[in-house]
Amino acid sequence: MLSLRAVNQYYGNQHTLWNIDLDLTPGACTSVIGLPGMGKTTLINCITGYLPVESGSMIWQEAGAPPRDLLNVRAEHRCAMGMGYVPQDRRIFSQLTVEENLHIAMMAGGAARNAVSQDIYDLFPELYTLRKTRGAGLSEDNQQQLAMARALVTHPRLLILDEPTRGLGQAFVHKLGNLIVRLNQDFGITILLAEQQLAFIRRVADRFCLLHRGRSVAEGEVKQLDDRMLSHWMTPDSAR
Ligand SMILES: Nc1ncnc2c1ncn2[C@@H]1O[C@H](COP(=O)(O)OP(=O)(O)OP(=O)(O)O)[C@@H](O)[C@H]1O
Repeated sequence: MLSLRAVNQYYGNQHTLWNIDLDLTPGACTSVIGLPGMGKTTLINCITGYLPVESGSMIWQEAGAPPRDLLNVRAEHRCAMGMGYVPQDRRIFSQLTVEENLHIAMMAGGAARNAVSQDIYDLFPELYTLRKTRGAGLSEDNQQQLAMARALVTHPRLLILDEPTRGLGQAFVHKLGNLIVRLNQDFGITILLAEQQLAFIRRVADRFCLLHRGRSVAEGEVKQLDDRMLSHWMTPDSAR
């Protein structure tokens, strides 16, 4: 679905991503993992188009359509191509209601200002109850649900989640894990997840790409993530 080759990114003169290769298999859930500050969000922002890439390629490929290099596609058009994005800070409109937040996302994705589909409220029943509540009045858990619902109203084929568990309690993290597995396995949505919580990664993801100081240092199936690799790359004391 998406293949990155030799992607390099700079903040000013700080070289942050170094020759990143990444392949997202259609239908799989792939997790970008790594300690804080290793480049997960930067990589996600390059894929969504919110950060410019210095060099490399990002080829978007879907069955029956010619491949496209995403570097030629503006961020706002990547959504219309089938990419949904849930940023780490959620970015919901705090003064607008749940329903208004969802309408804006639908219109930004090119849809008419129709009612929010019942499918969305079936996935997020609390949001139906809260549909007239402003974003500012939502709990952290419900803000996360709204950010996910907003990404799903445009029917993405690739859903990108940047540390969705951050700041959430364990009960909601469990529920979130169930939802991501359902979106991936029952709805067939390909998922890219930046995450640090290993238990969560093991529960929801099939594949991983491990970043260390902006370099991809290991990749493979999540079941190959063993203690040796984790203590080498995922404990701050051993970070080299
Ligand atoms: N806007 C920015 N300007 C300059 N440097 C930045 C900027 N954003 C991030 N960085 C730096 O880029 C590197 C990678 O940061 P990034 O946020 O991508 O890491 P991360 O793995 O997502 O971390 P976290 O888990 O804390 O979100 C870090 O050294 C960070 O300080």
